[in-house]
Amino acid sequence: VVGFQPGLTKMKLVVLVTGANSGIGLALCGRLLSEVPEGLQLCLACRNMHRAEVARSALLTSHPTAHITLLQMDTSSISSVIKAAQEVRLRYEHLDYLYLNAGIMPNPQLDVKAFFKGLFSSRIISMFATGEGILTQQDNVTSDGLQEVFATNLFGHFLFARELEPLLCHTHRSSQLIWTSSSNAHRSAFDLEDMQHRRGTQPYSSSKYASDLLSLALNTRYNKQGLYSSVICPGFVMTNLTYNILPSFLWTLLMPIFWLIRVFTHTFTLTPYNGAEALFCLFKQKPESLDPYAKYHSLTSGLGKNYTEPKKMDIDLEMSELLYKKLLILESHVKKKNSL
Ligand SMILES: NC(=O)C1=CN([C@@H]2O[C@H](COP(=O)(O)OP(=O)(O)OC[C@H]3O[C@@H](n4cnc5c(N)ncnc54)[C@H](OP(=O)(O)O)[C@@H]3O)[C@@H](O)[C@H]2O)C=CC1
Ligand SMILES: CC(C)CCC[C@@H](C)[C@H]1CC[C@H]2C3=C(CC[C@]12C)[C@@]1(C)CCC(=O)[C@@H](C)[C@@H]1CC3
Repeated sequence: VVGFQPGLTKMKLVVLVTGANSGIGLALCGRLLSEVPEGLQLCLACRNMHRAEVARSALLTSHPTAHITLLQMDTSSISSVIKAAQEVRLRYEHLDYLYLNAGIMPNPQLDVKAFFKGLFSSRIISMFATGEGILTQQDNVTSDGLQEVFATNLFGHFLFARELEPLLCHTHRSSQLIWTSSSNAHRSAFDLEDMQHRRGTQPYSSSKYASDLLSLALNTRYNKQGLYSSVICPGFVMTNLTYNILPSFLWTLLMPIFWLIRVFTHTFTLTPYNGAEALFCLFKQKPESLDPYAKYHSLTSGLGKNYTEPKKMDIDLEMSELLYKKLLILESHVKKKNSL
């Protein structure tokens, strides 16, 4: 196990970040290490171990005394998630922060007609802030027979957190689950009867809306056991996930316009560092003080000042409970199928 030192977990805050080898996840790790250079046991949970090694080396270059371990996990694969959770249970007695950040938006298509229509409508600001109605994706099916976006962004994380229950639930000490959701999460893209989004063209939005609902259900279930869940939106950030949407020369050309747009909507955080603001902010908050119905947004002003703002989500308790029950059924189904 790279960088693993038994005994260390007793004194330090244990933080695990999924999707930590690039973008917002990696930026968060850097920010956490700058805040608590010595007091952190940081675990980077990544699908691609080569990229994970590169990320670890980069973090160690800027924070030479940091304790950073790696964990192989593909959130879209049931067996990989179960195996990773087993490994975490062996390594740690307790987890203080679990950042559920890994995510995909495969084969994104920009609806150019809808985009230009939106440009000349009253929806222009919200279109730039949320991307609502202008992006579609083409989903795939995993070897477990699940929709890939649902499995990667939501279900793998749900299963992982459930498997780590003994490390997250303690009456004398609180733990936090922090989901990287999105302002692209829309109720209209989500259907309880099709929670994996097999039929639609917005699996990304659906998966993020499901994570908002799930976070609420987790709070209902687990707050008494000292586990708190919250969701954040990093804003629009230039990362591998968004580079895919347009050809790279177009992004370069658009950059000055994006800086300008930031004057009108602070949601254009643009850099992973800025996008990680809300994730970082929640690290410093008492979880009991957080609003389970709010999404915490990373925002960057026209002058480049970062801040976090909570906004009420369009979710309700009844729907969150129904989703939770469906996820439990799917969990027992996939475990049975994998003979677990
Ligand atoms: N960029 C943006 O504008 C926004 C991003 N977000 C969310 O932020 C989160 C981070 O994305 P971002 O930093 O932008 O994009 P990146 O593509 O840079 O990061 C995504 C991370 O998720 C990992 N990942 C993807 N699929 C899997 C998988 N099956 N198993 C394990 N890890 C996986 C990637 O690892 P690998 O190297 O193996 O691919 C990578 O580390 C995502 O949840 C995304 O939805 C939300 C709103 C806006
Ligand atoms: C071709 C045009 C001149 C410029 C097109 C710009 C769009 C591609 C972007 C404008 C708003 C962006 C946006 C996202 C993707 C790219 C845009 C649609 C997201 C949907 C990316 C993923 C998220 O989670 C959202 C928070 C982003 C919202 C804004």
